[in-house]
Amino acid sequence: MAATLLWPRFATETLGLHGTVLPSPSCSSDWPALGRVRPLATASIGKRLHHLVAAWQASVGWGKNFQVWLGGARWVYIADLTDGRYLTQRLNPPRAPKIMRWFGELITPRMVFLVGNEEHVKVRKIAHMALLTSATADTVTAAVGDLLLSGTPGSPSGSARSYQGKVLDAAIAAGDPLDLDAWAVDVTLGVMFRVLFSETPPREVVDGTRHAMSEWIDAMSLVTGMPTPAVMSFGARRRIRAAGDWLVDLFEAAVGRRRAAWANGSRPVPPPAGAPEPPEGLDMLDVMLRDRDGGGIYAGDERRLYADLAMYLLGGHDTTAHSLAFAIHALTSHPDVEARLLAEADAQLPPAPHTVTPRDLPNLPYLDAVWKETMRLFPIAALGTMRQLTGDTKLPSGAVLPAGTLITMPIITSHHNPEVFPRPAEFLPDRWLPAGLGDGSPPPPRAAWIPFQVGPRSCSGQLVAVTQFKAGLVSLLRAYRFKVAPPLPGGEGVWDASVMTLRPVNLRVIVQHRT
Ligand code: HEM
Repeated sequence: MAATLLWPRFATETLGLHGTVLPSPSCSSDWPALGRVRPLATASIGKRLHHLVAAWQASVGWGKNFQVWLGGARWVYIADLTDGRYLTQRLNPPRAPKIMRWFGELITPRMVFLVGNEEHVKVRKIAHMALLTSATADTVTAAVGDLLLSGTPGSPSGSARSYQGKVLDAAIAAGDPLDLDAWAVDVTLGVMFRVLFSETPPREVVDGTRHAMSEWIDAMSLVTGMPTPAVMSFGARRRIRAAGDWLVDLFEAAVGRRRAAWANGSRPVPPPAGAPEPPEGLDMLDVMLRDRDGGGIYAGDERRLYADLAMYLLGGHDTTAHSLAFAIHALTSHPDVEARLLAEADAQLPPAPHTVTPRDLPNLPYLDAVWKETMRLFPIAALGTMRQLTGDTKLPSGAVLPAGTLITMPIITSHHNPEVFPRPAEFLPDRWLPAGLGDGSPPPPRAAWIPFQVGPRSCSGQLVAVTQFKAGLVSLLRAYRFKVAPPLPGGEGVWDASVMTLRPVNLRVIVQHRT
C-alpha cells in the first residue's frame, strides 16, 4: 500500500502488484503520480482534460492501451477497440462508484447511472419503453417542429410561437449576437419535457431546470473534473442538494398532473405492468409510474424515480444541444457542406417550413454524414464514463488487470486517431459517404465511431439524440443563416469540457432569415 502510494511505478513494475504493466505517457518526473499533478491540475482548471488525454494517447501510440498513476491509483485508458468492445459489451463493469458517486448527490445514489448490473437491466428496460419506440421519434420531431417553426409565416402547425422561437426572432430583429449553445439548450430542454412528460414547459420552468442542471454539473466538475476523487466542499454539496430539491418539486408536480389527467380521462391510463404487448406511445412518466404502481423497481422509492428522471433530463438535453451548436459552428466555416445539405433537403423534403418527420430522415444521407462527422470531431462525452473492474480480468490483447482497476475508454482518442480517420482535426462529412474522401480510401470502420459507447450501459437516448439533431439542424438551416460573431472579451475558442460534456463556449452567432 505504502509502495503504491509513494511510488506506484515501483509497485507495479518491480513488485508486480498490479497485473500487466501498460505503457505510460511520458512524464517529466521520476515520481509519476506527482509529476502529473501540474499538467492535470492545469487541464482540469482549464477544462481541457480531453486534450490532455488525447496528447497522452498520441505519446504512447494511437490505438494502444496505456496507464497513468494518479492519487495512488492506476487509471487504465483502453484505446484498443477489441479490448474496448470486450469490456463494454461482454464484461460490462459498473461505473466506478467513488469517482461517479457525485451523480447520486443530487437526489439519491439509487439511480440508473450507479446501480449494479442486475438492477440496471430492469431500469433500462423500463426507460427504453419510452425512449426507443417509433412513437418516441414522432414525439421528438413534432416537438422540434413546434419549438422552431410554430408561429412562422406558412408554418404547418399554425400555433403560437414558442418562447425559444421568440428569443430567436428578437435576436434577428435587433441584429444582436445569440449565445447559440445556451439557446440550443433551451430548445433541447423543450424537446425533453415532451419526451419525458408530454408537456411544454413555460419559460420559467426551463430557466429553473437549466439552472438546477448547471449547478449540478458545475459542482460535479469541481471534483470529478480532477482525476482523483477529491473532497466536495460543503458549499458545493449544498448547492447540489438545493438543485435536487428544486427538481424533485418539479417532478412531483408533474406526477400530480399526470395522476389527475388519468383520473379525469384526458390521458389514457397505461395498461398495467406485465401486459403481454409492450405499450407504444407512452412517455417516461407513464412507464415509470406504471412500473411503480405495478410493484416494480420504483415501488416505494419516490426519490429513485426522481433521480432517474433527472438523469434522463440531464443526459437528454445538454448533449444534443452541444452537438447542434458544434454542427452549426462547423457549417459556418464550411459553406460547401451547408449548400449541399440544403440542396439535399430541398430535393427530398416538401418546401419549408416543413416539420421533418422520422420518415424523412432515411432520405437524407448527406445529413447523416454531417451528423456522424459532427459527433466524430466533437465527441460530446469525450472521455466516456469511468468503470471499475469487479474481478481479475484478462483482455483480448493479453493484458491482465486486477480487480479494482479503474478503466476509461475515451471516445475522443478513438475519434481522433489519424490512422483510422485521416486528417482527424478537419470537419469532413464526405469521409462517411460510400466513396470516402474521394482519394480511394473507403469510409472509416463503424466500430471506431463510438459517440454513445456500446454495450449494456451505452447511451439510452441514441434515438432521441439523432432524431433531435437531424430534425433540428435541417429545420434551422432551411429557415436561418448563421454567422459567427466575435467572442466576448476574454473568450476564445469553442472547445471546453465540463467533466461530462464537451461544449462550445462563447459561441455567439448573428442569425438572419434565409429568405
Ligand atoms: C449527442 C447526444 C448524446 C451523447 C453524445 C451521449 C453519450 C452518452 C455516453 C457516452 C454515455 C455513457 C456510456 C457508458 O458509460 O459507456 C451515455 C449514457 C447515457 N445517456 Fe447519453 N448521450 C447523448 C444523448 C442522450 C439523450 C438524448 C438521452 C436521453 C433521452 C441520454 C441518456 C443517457 C442515459 C440515461 C445514460 C446512462 C445509460 C445507462 O447507464 O444505462 N443521452 N450517453
